[in-house]
Amino acid sequence: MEEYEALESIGSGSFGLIRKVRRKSDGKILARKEIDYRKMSTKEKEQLVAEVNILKDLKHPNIVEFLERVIDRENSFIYILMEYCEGGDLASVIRRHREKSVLIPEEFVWSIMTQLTMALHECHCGMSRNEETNQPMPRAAILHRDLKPDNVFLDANKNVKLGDFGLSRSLSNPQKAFAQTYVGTPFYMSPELISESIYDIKSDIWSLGCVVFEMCALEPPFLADTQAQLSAKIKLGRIQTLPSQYSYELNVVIRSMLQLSPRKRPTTTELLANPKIKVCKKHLE
Ligand SMILES: CN(C)CCCNS(=O)(=O)c1cccc(Nc2nc(OCC3CCCCC3)c3[nH]cnc3n2)c1
Repeated sequence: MEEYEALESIGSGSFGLIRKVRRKSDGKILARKEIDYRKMSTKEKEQLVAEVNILKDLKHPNIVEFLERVIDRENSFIYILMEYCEGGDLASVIRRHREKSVLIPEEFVWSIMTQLTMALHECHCGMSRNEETNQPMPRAAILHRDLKPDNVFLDANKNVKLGDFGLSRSLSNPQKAFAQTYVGTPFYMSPELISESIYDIKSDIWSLGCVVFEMCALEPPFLADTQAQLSAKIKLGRIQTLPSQYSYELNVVIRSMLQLSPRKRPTTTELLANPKIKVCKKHLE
């Protein structure tokens, strides 16, 4: 562990504290998730191993880069080294605009939506390499399951980075047959999750719709004081109209992602085909 100099803590996420560190070899600033695995149950340790294995496979410009995992047996700590996103999280961007009563420009909303859709496309439809032949091959979809403004970060060049796969799941898991116990943030809970059915890739699309809606309205599409009221509102699926400065096209794409029926929501492929979403083809491979 002597390779990194510990700096200030950024906050505490799933499994542990996240701290800024400076790599001594080249002075590069990184984010380090510090997990005390003494307190972890066997199941949690398995989940952590699964998270690290998912992160290792996901290499994409819009997904927080996983650099390495270090085990400090002396202090029973696991350190996960990731790229540091100095632009902070999208939740702070939305909060700043709400406090100043300034709407987020439509171009910025499309840019964030495009980059998050590409990150989800990599999760849902990405390829991995066959060990023997090194040929690209389809892998099981990876569900983020906790897409929310607090898990979306910006780097120094306003590039969006989807982070904290602490709750993500690969559909290759045996328990995919059973509805996984929901552990995400209630505001972004999809209708099918409330009715205890299977969480699938369309549930990530619902959460993406919630995030894009919140960037425009500066508050989540469904708000309530109790979980019961929130669940009732989500199941009704009625959402406020967005501020009039936002275009018809943006309203249409947000409403398509917030369709109550998962089947009616677009896939990432369909979203990326939207003419308003300018995707450079190279990211589509
Ligand atoms: C608790 N909140 C008020 C947020 C306080 C902290 N502000 S903030 O908006 O996240 C913020 C401010 C400046 C830089 C960064 N950069 C950053 N943050 C990560 O995780 C943050 C962590 C995620 C789980 C919940 C707690 C916070 C990263 N993970 C991998 N690379 C990361 N880069 C984040």
